[in-house]
Amino acid sequence: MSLILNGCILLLKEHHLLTKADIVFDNEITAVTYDSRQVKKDGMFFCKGTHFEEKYLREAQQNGASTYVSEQEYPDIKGMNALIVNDVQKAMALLGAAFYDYPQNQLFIIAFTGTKGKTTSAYFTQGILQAYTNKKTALFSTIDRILGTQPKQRFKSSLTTPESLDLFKEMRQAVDNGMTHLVMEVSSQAYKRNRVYGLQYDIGFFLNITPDHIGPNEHPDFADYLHCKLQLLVNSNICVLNSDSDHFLEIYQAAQATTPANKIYLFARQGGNESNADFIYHSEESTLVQSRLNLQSQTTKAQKLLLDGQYEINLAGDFNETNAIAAIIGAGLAGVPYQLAKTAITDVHIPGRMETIKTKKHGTVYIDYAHNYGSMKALLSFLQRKEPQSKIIVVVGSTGNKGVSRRAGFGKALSEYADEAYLTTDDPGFEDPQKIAAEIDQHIDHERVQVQIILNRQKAIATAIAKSNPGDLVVLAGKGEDAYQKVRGIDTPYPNDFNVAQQVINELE
Ligand SMILES: CC(=O)N[C@H]1[C@@H](OP(=O)(O)OP(=O)(O)OC[C@H]2O[C@@H](n3ccc(=O)[nH]c3=O)[C@H](O)[C@@H]2O)O[C@H](CO)[C@@H](O)[C@@H]1O[C@H](C)C(=O)N[C@@H](C)C(=O)N[C@H](CCC(=O)O)C(=O)O
Ligand SMILES: Nc1ncnc2c1ncn2[C@@H]1O[C@H](COP(=O)(O)OP(=O)(O)OP(=O)(O)O)[C@@H](O)[C@H]1O
Repeated sequence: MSLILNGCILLLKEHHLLTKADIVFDNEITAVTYDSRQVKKDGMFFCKGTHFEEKYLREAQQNGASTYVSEQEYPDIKGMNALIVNDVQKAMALLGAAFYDYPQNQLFIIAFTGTKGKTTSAYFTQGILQAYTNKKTALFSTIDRILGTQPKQRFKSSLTTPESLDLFKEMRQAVDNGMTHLVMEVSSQAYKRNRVYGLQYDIGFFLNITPDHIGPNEHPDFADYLHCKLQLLVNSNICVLNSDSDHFLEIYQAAQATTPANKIYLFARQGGNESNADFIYHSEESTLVQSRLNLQSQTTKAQKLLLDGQYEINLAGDFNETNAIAAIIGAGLAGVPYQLAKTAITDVHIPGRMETIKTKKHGTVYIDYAHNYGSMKALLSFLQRKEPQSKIIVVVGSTGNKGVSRRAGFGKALSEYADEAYLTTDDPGFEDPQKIAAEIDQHIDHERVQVQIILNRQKAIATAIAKSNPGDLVVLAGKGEDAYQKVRGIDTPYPNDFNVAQQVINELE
């Protein structure tokens, strides 16, 4: 992989990004990075980030970088080529794609955005496509990256959508590993930070939107959050929209602005926003562990996909039916026939999403990643509808330094649906978990919900399970299968909620 300096200049000029080029020597670029510690000889170094310091550029030069790309000049740095640009994140995405030789052109890419359901839908889709492509489908999800069939080609993710250089590098690796398809999640931050600038998807899904990720380090307001998410549609050849989403008209208009009508597909739940829907689905039977659903096409273009019929998923929750339908439509648009989709989707398991542990002498335990008002409401209202007589006991905490509005949201959802709540710790970052728990508590209606604060998460889980009785539903929310707690900038190992619950139950029973 390499880049020619003149080629970089032309590319940046084409996109109106270059404000100045200071070339001291011409050379071939044989590495690209935004981290001074990773620089290689003849590398290109991108100066970016809120905490960037000039000393990183010096270190990059010492480590062999020949060229830097930056929004500002560093006159004290001599002997390096400087490409000064008006947006370093956009420049990084463009040059990254070029450096890795546009791997996206060799992949059929299905992308998901939405406040909730991205990971679940992406896993369902990848599961079906793995069967269809004979295991040649890569996955970029919040949980992990799958770049090939070997165990070493699968690893944990640190971001939902990685920095552009990492994104294109991983796409290149996936292509080199023989992958033909890619299913990926696209976060709103990915657009805010131009991590996916210039990337076009074969199919783009908009699942839903509710207020989230609004705060000092994320989006200033909901309008900005929605705007960033809508960019996915502008960059998709085919757009698939959940008609039941809040703000549907704005979402539909964004799709229509750049995509012809014959390439926009709408799906809706029966009884939901059915007008103009290409597909309507309904639940035939659902329990606390699985669902049987039915999909029917309504328009000629939908009929052509031949997806109509019954499907079964081994995952509870009406919201997961929606995610499954999205995946089935995505797979159908990629060419997967009905029977294969039907068989493959039943086998998909999604770590930390509605995992269930039955006990003999206590309640049934649910481990789920719900960590904002929308998802907590979706989860708890589903459980309440299914088991209206059962007591709902929830163990939950809220993250520090981000998603501050979630605290009020948890208080609200608990007041609406829970009988007992154990407020605990969840990735406190640099904040005091006691203070976070107290903030959630402020929003709880104590007339309705019994609340206890137990900051040690393992102890909170143990207490909730031990005090529960058969018939109760014990929800361990927010962390899914996360194997760490983010504390003061350090990923502190944590056995994960599932393992903690299993051990508690083994000891109790
Ligand atoms: C807000 C945001 O996008 N932040 C990301 C971004 O940080 P940044 O560009 O501001 O960089 P920084 O941390 O200030 O560091 C400055 C720069 O100095 C460089 N450096 C640093 C030290 C050194 O010795 N040498 C050196 O060169 C670093 O490589 C970096 O390029 O680039 C970093 C990697 O370079 C990311 O780790 C960081 O993600 C933060 C940690 C994060 O958690 N972001 C969340 C909000 C996020 O993006 N979440 C979404 C999901 C949420 C959603 O749905 O929207 C996601 O896609 O994961
Ligand atoms: N379609 C949906 N609508 C509402 N809530 C959902 C939906 N799908 C999943 N959830 C809830 O949200 C939680 C997270 O789901 P998932 O990981 O699939 O979403 P995500 O969009 O990837 O979330 P995040 O951006 O937080 O990583 C689930 O554990 C479940 O409680």
